[in-house]
Amino acid sequence: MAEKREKLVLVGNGMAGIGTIEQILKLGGAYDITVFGSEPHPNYNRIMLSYVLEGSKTLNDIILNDWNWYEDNNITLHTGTTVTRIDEGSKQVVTDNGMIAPYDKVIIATGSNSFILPVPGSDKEGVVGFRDIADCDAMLAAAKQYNKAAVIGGGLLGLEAAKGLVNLGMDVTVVHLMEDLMERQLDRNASSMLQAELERQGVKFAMGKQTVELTGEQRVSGLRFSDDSTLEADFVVMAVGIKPNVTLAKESGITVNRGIVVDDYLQTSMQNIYSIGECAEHRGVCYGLVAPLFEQGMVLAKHLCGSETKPYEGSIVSTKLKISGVDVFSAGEFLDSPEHTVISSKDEWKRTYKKILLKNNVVVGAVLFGDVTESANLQKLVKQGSVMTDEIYTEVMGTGCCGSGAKKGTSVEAMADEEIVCGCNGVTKKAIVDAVTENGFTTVDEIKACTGATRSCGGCKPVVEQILQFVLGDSFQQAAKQGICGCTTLSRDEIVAEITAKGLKTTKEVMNVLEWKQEEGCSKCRPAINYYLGMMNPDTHQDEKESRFVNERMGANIQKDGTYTVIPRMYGGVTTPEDLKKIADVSLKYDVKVVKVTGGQRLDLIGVKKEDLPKVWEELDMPSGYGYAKSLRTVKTCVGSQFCRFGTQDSLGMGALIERKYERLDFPAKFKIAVNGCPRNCAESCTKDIGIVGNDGGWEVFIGGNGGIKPRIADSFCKIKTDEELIEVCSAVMQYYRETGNYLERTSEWVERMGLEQIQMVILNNEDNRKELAARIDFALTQVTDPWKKMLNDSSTRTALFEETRV
Ligand SMILES: Cc1cc2nc3c(=O)[nH]c(=O)nc-3n(C[C@H](O)[C@H](O)[C@H](O)COP(=O)(O)OP(=O)(O)OC[C@H]3O[C@@H](n4cnc5c(N)ncnc54)[C@H](O)[C@@H]3O)c2cc1C
Ligand SMILES: NC(=O)c1ccc[n+]([C@@H]2O[C@H](COP(=O)([O-])OP(=O)(O)OC[C@H]3O[C@@H](n4cnc5c(N)ncnc54)[C@H](O)[C@@H]3O)[C@@H](O)[C@H]2O)c1
Ligand code: SF4
Ligand code: FES
Repeated sequence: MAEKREKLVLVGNGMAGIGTIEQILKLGGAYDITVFGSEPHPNYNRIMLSYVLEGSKTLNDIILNDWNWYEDNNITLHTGTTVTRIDEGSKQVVTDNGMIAPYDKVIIATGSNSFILPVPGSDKEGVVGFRDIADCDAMLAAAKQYNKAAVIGGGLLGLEAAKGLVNLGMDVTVVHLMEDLMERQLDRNASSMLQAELERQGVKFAMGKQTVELTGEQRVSGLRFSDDSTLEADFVVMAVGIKPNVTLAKESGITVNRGIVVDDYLQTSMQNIYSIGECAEHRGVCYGLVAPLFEQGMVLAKHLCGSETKPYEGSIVSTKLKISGVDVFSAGEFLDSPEHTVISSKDEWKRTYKKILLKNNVVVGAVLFGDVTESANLQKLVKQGSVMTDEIYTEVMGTGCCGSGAKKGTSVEAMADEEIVCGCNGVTKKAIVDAVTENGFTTVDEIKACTGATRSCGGCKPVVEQILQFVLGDSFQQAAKQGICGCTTLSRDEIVAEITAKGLKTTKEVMNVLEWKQEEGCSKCRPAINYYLGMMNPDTHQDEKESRFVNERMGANIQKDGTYTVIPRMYGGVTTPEDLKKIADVSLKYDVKVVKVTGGQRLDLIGVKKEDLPKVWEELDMPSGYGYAKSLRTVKTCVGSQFCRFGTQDSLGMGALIERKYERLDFPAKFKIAVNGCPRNCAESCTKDIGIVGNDGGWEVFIGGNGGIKPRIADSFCKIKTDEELIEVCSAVMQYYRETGNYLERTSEWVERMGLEQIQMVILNNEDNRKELAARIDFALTQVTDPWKKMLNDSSTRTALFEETRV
């Protein structure tokens, strides 16, 4: 006879509850499992709601266990159903829609609710918490209709919400009770650096303000503070903390304090009823982060499956703010007192800060701002209560400023098998090692798909990579390498090295000699090799038109009706009445459908017939604006010191100079620059490949910004005093990108891949390197010519491209 399986009921379909069920399934626990969840969704990654709001993830992306997962694992799921009572006597749970389910064991994982300030007006329309998909939807909808948002609470949640709403185009003010942001995780130094950085990114702050009323009629229209000052707002997000959801436990007679009181095996005051996650209170602590919840889940799963387990003794928490371009980390203790020994370094220029706290020479806490490369390492040291040694000091503090040049990474070899590497998903070192050895995995993505490690906040990725490297040993480099396309297994770097070593001159030669699988290559590798050859041999390489994308071959962008666009150069976005007249005359003569002002401050003649292109170019008699090319597109400028009251630098002059200097050169991908006369940044440097801002009597340079599909705020690269130095640094950055960038890789990805510090080290710390890079780009620039002029002077190309194929 089959063994009778016990009935396990999980109340709460969130990360803690389902995380525990996943562990139970892994351990082969013999339970009939029923899950009740109030929300109408399968289990999703609540952490990622910040990314959904910010726009980098969709709701679909954040589902952790889809409907099929429940079915595949024989789990009965009731969504949109709230359990209202657990009857210990009859061993049944009762729901709000009249269902009754028998149990042998129950896990209560009901999480938390947003804490809504009990002030008059907090129930008005337009006031939300930020906790679930429904809240997120409300915020996305509000951003389309309303403009002025107030986020009450300057903790992790409030700041992530505020940045999300700024990204959605709202005017956002964070209203914070205290004088320091994230005062539960950061000291004053880190808080003020954080505030300055977020202000730079467009968030406004009202600090030290206690909200006493939300004003308005039916809908909120503003906030009134205890000092009687007010703030206008037509949308309010409450992010002032969370309240453990203990209603069910209370109704069922289970002992409740702030949370549901549990022992070291997560058992409540009632037999066979357990509680984990944010709703549980263990040794007086209710946690609000996922890592502790997974630690609890591991202990409970083992306990319920009869496996040997240590008791749960509490967790040391660490946090990381999930806002792109704002790196903040905090673990353990963070405020120094006389009993601490403090190790710290602050670099106001690089905007980095690092503080490590020791008690009796044991690492008890750390705060990082700006550079969080050591976060995984410090988290481990704090968690293990490591004793500070010379070796650890060098490792975490490094020889250079804020750790640059330090020996990076944790010693993964020394980690215990059971140590959790991915706190968000409760994945141990052993699970990762097993995944690699048993399945032959070679990439972090494969490990992520199998174990879940790195799938949430991503903070554990460096350690996962180190484990991968440790397990694969010498074969790591080999495994990590991927061919640039299906035609070859060679990476970009190997191809470039072979071109140099073997003196290869043409794409055909590269493909033949390097034994391409397809003789003719493909649309991915042909343009890439043509670019690499041109970049390496600017004076001798014969550009291969047939290897270029169609728009580059035509010198114009094809539109959906088969006509083309023509964008002439306007250096620094400045034009003249004469040029405007030419543009108007040509547009009228050639029946141009629309003349559009582009985002890059120039004029786009849209709807030119293919056969008219050469005549339009000829009659405009202006240089090509390269609107179709992997090349310098525009240099956007603000008015600057020539005219603007605030301007401290001549952005118009500098923008035009830069555009004239670097136009026509091939880059791995399109390249955009902005120059601003002062930090007000009217030309929006933060989304450009290079952003230049007049600052402190000199210039500040930003790199790696992108406003496209995957937006990225540029990183501050350096501050410079003179125009000459600025040109030298820009030259070096551009040439280093040209020489090391993968074809089609934007600088936003390049900076992430190379690491900002590495680029700074090559360009800023080594004057010889910088000058050599600048000399190489100058040489390449001597070889460029205007493509429109070239085509006009080449009658055979002109005939072949624009006349023979006339339709
Ligand atoms: C926007 C946001 C960003 C975050 N970012 C991070 C981060 O970066 N790092 C981090 O560590 N943590 C982060 N957190 C916190 C983290 O998401 C939570 O700690 C975690 O999700 C809590 O899991 P839980 O299962 O205990 O509770 P919950 O996720 O709240 O799940 C509980 C579920 O139970 C349901 N429920 C409640 N009562 C009942 C009932 N009676 N019957 C049936 N169902 C019920 C609820 O509807 C809910 O779906 C973030 C939270 C938010 C909101
Ligand atoms: N990146 C992350 O790890 C992350 C991100 C989002 C949320 N979370 C978690 O979600 C939960 C909720 O986050 P949270 O930021 O709301 O909680 P929190 O308790 O960490 O922060 C709330 C903040 O609101 C402030 N505050 C309190 N009353 C206020 C008032 N009347 N006016 C203005 N400010 C007031 C507090 O000073 C505090 O800084 C936490 O457990 C947090 O850890 C974590
Ligand atoms: S960035 Fe500064 S100098 Fe340029 S227009 Fe704006 S305010 Fe004026
Ligand atoms: S620690 Fe957050 S995804 Fe691994």
